[in-house]
Amino acid sequence: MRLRDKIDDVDQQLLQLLAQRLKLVAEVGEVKSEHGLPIYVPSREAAMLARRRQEAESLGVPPDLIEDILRRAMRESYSSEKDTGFKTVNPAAGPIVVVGGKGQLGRLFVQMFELSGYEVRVLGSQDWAQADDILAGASVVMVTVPITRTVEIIEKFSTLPADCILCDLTSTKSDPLNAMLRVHQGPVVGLHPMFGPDISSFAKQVIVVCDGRESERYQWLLDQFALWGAKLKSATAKDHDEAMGLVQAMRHFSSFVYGMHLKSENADIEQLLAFSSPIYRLELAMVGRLFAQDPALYADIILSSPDALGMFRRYIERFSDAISCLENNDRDGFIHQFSEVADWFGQYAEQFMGESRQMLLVAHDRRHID
Ligand SMILES: O=C(O)C(=O)C[C@]1(C(=O)O)C=C[C@@H](O)C=C1
Repeated sequence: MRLRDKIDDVDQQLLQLLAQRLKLVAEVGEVKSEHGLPIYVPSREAAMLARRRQEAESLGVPPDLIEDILRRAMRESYSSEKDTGFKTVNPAAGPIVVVGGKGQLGRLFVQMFELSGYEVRVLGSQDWAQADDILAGASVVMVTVPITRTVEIIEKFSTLPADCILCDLTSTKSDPLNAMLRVHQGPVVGLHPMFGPDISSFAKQVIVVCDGRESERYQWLLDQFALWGAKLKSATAKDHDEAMGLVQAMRHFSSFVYGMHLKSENADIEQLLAFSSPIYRLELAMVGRLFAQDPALYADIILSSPDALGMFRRYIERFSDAISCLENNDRDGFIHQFSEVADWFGQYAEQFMGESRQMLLVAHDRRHID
């Protein structure tokens, strides 16, 4: 048999094994949804990966190879186990009303609640005439509407029953949370999913939780998210909003300006890509992906971030300082600044080096060069 035929044969066996794995995982999915077990089990993953790595080593297989394969396989597990549905944490709950449930993120939550056995009703922008019917008996009202309209829409919910949970998914938390506490006397919680609507599963995705009132009465909702695999991170609305200034507003704004700059310089993207190192390609992808999305969403995220303007101005000052360094041909000054920032990053600098190396390897695998 020629060598390539033998390789084909081995790859086909691999495929058979993967098919077997997927089948077993589907069975695990059934068991989990029946018994209400979480989709993501980090302890099992860590133990399994450690054993497979050891076994790989003794077979002369690079341990990273089996880890890559298994992590990729587990990504399939998360989405396959999701499709089998989830246990209903609170079977006594009345309908869940998703306000803005026709938007992308809204649709995702609608799907997840339905997969978890709840009756879900959508209150879209055209449905306000029937709002009373839609809201009748609601156990949860989840507001997921454009950021600029969130408070005004929350204010429409001043007559909810006292045991109904009022929550929102807005990417700023202080204003919506205050509005919810003002209009509703019952349980209130502010939520911010730290992911976009295009995820295939909630496994390992973070949801920030800002307590409003009566946490014991909305706990079941958080338990439901945890079953989906989400990691819940509690924060005050103030801490959340401050962190978001850097995590979101600054990130998006600097990508926006970078994009503007490339455009104004008349950069030739084909050529940039042809000359790009892997990290540059990744950076271009990070910037470019912003412009594949809804401009209004980003305008609103940036504009609604408290103190963003001040931060952007400070950023410009740092740019100017760094430019002065160059103007003065101050090589030592540049190196000094660099070292200070490196000290500030501390051990994270090494960690990020490792993480980005992994990402670049994956990005590189996907590359096709004729
Ligand atoms: O063992 C489980 O609990 C599974 O759901 C299977 C599996 C896997 O694919 O191996 C998937 C997700 C878990 O985080 C751990 C392992």
